[in-house]
Amino acid sequence: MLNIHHCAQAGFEAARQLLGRPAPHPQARLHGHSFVSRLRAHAAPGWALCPGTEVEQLQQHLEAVTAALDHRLLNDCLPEPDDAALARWLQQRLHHDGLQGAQVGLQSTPRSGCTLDAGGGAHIWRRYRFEAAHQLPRVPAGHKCGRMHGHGFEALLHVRADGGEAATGVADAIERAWAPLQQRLHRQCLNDIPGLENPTSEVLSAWLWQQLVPALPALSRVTVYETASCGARYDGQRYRIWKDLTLDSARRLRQAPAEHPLAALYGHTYTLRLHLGGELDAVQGWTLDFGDVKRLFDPIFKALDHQPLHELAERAALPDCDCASLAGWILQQGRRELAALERVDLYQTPGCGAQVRLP
Ligand SMILES: Nc1nc2c(c(=O)[nH]1)N=C([C@H](O)[C@H](O)COP(=O)(O)OP(=O)(O)OP(=O)(O)O)CN2
Repeated sequence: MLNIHHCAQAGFEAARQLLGRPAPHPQARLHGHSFVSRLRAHAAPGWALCPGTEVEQLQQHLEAVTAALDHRLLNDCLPEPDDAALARWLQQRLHHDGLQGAQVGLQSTPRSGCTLDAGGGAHIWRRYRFEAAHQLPRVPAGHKCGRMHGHGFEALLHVRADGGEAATGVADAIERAWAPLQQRLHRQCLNDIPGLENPTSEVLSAWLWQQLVPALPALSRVTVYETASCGARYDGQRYRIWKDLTLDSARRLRQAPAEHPLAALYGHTYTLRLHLGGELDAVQGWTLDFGDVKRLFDPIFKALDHQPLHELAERAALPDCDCASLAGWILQQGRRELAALERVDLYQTPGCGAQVRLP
């Protein structure tokens, strides 16, 4: 039995003033953001009016709740509307019978936000970018990553904020902890930094963890984006890598009644994210080469990309071609070639789709 979550996201434009911030902190002034709210939950069978439309209904539910914050002064809704308080405000209102294990996220800028975990704990996050060169010295001869090259790397840091400390205090602690690392990493060659002689994404995520955890003991994970489509995450114990692929495909929901808009033939540019877990290869310093993930997955990719997905669903005897059904199929098929594949996300529009993982 696979573990399925449906996902939705919605944006809202709003102003706020964080009065707990001492002046002249810029957030103490009245300012505004294009916020993004995210909801992930398992929609129990029967929750959606029509099976296969869970994602659309989850999005409608999120948009309806979020609308109360749109084009508003958030201080009229909450005394101190920081990211964690807003996420909790949303979580209370998003509760709905039939939605199980709901998790809420709130992004205030593309570089900052808060995620509430399944237990309700708040994780404050910050995202940083550094431009750096590297080469992977242990790859087989001829591998493109053996050549000196570079990336606009991004590091996403999550820190638990459950110790009674204000979310803004945690955010400040992350900023202080990151500042010296930005100096060490930006416009540098990673191979020259002690501990990064073999700077794979996995090694870099664990190195960052070790550098940060003394100042941030509540660090919960470090995620390194090597490119926009691949990276690695380390949580102090486990590594996980991911590779994103884009599918341009058509669909028609077979279970939707004939008059339902989703019964029509239309299409999406889907984002497919493959997550693989496992130990590091002692020589290469990676779990599995991103390039090998793409190569081994290619036959399944070809069955999905530029295809009518409802026909694939029919051949595969799936209930329908909704994101959850397809992601489950992809996970099962993918594990034949990629034994370490442990989770598949399929988004039909940004942030809206399904995540399916092994139990
Ligand atoms: N598990 C890992 N695999 C690879 C790593 C790594 O750190 N961990 N690094 C590399 C190379 O550095 C390479 O530059 C990045 O990988 P690549 O697959 O080329 O990423 P792209 O997004 O550029 O791939 P597309 O071909 O555009 O899909 C290789 N593997």
